Amino acid sequence: MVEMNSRKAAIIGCGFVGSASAFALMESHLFSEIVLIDADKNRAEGEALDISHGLPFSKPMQIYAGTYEDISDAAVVIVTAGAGQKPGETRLDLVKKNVAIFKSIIPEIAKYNKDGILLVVANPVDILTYVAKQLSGFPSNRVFGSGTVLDTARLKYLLSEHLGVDSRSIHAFIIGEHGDSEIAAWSSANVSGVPLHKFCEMRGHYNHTRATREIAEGVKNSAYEIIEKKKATYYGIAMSVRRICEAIVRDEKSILPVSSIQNTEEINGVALSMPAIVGKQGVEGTVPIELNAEEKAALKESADTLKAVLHDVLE
Ligand SMILES: NC(=O)C1=CN([C@@H]2O[C@H](COP(=O)(O)OP(=O)(O)OC[C@H]3O[C@@H](n4cnc5c(N)ncnc54)[C@H](O)[C@@H]3O)[C@@H](O)[C@H]2O)C=CC1
Ligand SMILES: CC(=O)C(=O)O
Repeated sequence: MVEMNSRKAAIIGCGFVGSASAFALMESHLFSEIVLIDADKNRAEGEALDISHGLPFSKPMQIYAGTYEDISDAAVVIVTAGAGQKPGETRLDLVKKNVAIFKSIIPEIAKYNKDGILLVVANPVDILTYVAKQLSGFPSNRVFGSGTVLDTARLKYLLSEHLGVDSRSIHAFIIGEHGDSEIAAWSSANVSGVPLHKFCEMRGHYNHTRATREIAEGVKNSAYEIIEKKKATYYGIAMSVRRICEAIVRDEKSILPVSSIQNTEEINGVALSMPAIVGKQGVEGTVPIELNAEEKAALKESADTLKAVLHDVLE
């Protein structure tokens, strides 16, 4: 039996997202070893060298291009390999290409790594999380996706700009699909315990319906806007990957909206994001936040959208 090294991560796919995540993780000092794997071996080698040259300004660690054999003791395996959206494409448009890529990658990971956590980042992340769970045979707690951690960060950023308050004091979640059917869970949103609508009034904003609608649309359209302007998104997701890894490595039991397979009476047989407790065992529990009737119906619709795609993929 291979003993897991809690200070070791592997990143499969070293394009924009994989390399930005590797850089963010190097800066985080969470890991003492990171293995990079890409179908384009030169790309992995180039990224490993480039990031290594920053180590004299950081802390010692090993970051190198490797093979699947090298990941056997990695506590966290981060999968970013796959095509990204082109301008105008949705995340769900990527499903066929990226499921095919996962069919070649996930069995290789499971062959060499038996006890690590599989963190899925490639899109459509909810579908690929479900597929990765099926292909790996890993227990559900150890296969999850970055989900709406990034969308939730975008929500907090936009709210912080609107309200002139530190984004870290805002408690609010985007739930459901990481994509067009995602939901802003406004009914539970608050700023340090003050309900959001009250805090808005304290800051002189009275048109709550219009403001929340515009902010939720802004979050949903962030990726489209960035991809239109610079072809890909990678810094925001790299920081999200770093935050999720921090919760795992430090066994923080942090509540993060990662994408995991749902198993409730209303929603099951699909992976999507709900606030979950994340620690060294991966997803250690879900947090059933209060939702109003409209949010519940939208969540069910989001699950049904994902289920329809899964049905096509798995048939
Ligand atoms: N979950 C999220 O919030 C986000 C997800 N993404 C997704 O991340 C994925 C990667 O995006 P980018 O890095 O911008 O794309 P990219 O095209 O820059 O990089 C993809 C990398 O995957 C590699 N690759 C392809 N097939 C492979 C295989 N079989 N084995 C190993 N490596 C393989 C390619 O050689 C390439 O280096 C996309 O699906 C994108 O939609 C991007 C941003 C945010
Ligand atoms: C590309 C993507 O999924 C995002 O930036 O949200």
